[in-house]
Amino acid sequence: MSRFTVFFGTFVDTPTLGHLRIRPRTSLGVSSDGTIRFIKPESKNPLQDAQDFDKSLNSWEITVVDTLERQGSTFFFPGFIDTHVHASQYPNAGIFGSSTLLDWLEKYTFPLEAGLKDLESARKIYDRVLDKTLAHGTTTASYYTTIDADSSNLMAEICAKRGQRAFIGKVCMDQNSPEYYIETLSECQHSLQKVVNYIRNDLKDDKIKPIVTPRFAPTCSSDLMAWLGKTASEQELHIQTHLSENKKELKWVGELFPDSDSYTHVYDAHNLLTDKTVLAHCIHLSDEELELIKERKSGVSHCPISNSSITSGECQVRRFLDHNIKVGLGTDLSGGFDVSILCTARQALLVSRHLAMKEHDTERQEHIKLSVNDVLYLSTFGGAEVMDMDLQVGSFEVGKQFDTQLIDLESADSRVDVFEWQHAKWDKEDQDEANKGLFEDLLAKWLFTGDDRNTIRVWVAGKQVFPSLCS
Ligand SMILES: Nc1nc2[nH]cnc2c(=O)[nH]1
Ligand SMILES: [Zn+2]
Repeated sequence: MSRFTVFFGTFVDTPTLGHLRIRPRTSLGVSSDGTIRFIKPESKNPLQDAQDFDKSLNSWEITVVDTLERQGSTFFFPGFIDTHVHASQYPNAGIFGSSTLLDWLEKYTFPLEAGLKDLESARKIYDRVLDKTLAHGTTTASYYTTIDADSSNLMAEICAKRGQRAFIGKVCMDQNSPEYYIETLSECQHSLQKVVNYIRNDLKDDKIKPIVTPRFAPTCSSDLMAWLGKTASEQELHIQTHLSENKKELKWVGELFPDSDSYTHVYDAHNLLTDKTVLAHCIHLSDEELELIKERKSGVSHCPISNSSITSGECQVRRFLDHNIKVGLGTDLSGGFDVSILCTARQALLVSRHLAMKEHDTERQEHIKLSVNDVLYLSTFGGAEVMDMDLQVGSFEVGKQFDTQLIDLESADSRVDVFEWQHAKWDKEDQDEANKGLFEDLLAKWLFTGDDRNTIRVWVAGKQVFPSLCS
């Protein structure tokens, strides 16, 4: 059992919006608790670097993961963060017909979620979600499960076993829901507490956290939302919900809560907007609502595949970023059809271009467009900020956790074709600037033409989670 691991090769991350940081010929040391202990550029000998860092380490206690030979098109990248994903809806990925939010919920979603009360079905679905998300490089996910506590606890157990960092959101809803899929206020209070207690007192895995999950305002009574806001504050819990996704939904919220100034104000009145709140969609918001979100330091989960599929609209991501509001990406299975955050990032870029095409002023047009670097930021560091975890994950820094994917653009079955002249030639130090340009192009090739076949290994907290090492 090694006490220390050194990763050697090219490290790419996006510590600030719009900028790629590329560090070739670098060694990065990780202790057995998954913490990055040193990052050494221009390394000649990674094993020696580890022993220089900690003189008590013997060579047999150190594992070296050396990717230098394939450095032309191979690199370490921070694990993806999916800030909004309904694990329970995975079987319906791709199945949405021509529905929009409210009829989609009635027709496809509630019946599927209700069925996960059966633990055998839940296990099959949740196991598959972990297979797929880990293989696609997702190292942290903020999950919605169902209203059922036992199967939500099962999901927490599966995430812990498979090693993913996860938020487990037992869904809360006590009104305007079908009679086969609803809880009373007291049932909901009891089942949420059961999940929180299980995760905190029985599972005891720091990487797994409960998250308070009022489904959305229409299905939550004022009493329920008030209790959830109070519980989140007293028990220091994250919160996630949906906000302003669809125009009919918006109108309905106006009718249900006529005394509130806006949809966002409904959540605020129940103390649900905090610096640990994740708001999915946020498509149809006024400037006042943006200001309120900013003031409360809540984050936005942009779910472009879902927004296009169930025709909800286009989230104005640049408007949030200009307001210094935190933005991450969400797959929103199964409003969204793809488990991949890489694919979601690609769609985020395209949706921003659709928004730009509606703009007449060319300078504004350019500003609205998200770049490759922007969407890679949203998929990692942006997501970490939204989950209030940017001190722990999202980029490569000493003191952070090693949550990482190893990308090989020329893996055995890769879709990406890299031609000889497109390789970065990192062995020639005097060509680093030109190589950085080449590498930016490789990152763009990965974003637009890559997929899970390029994600060849994944680690969470320094532990390999894909390919799985457990039988
Ligand atoms: N996309 C999406 N929006 C919702 N609003 C309320 N519930 C849901 C859901 O399951 N998915
Ligand atoms: Zn959703």
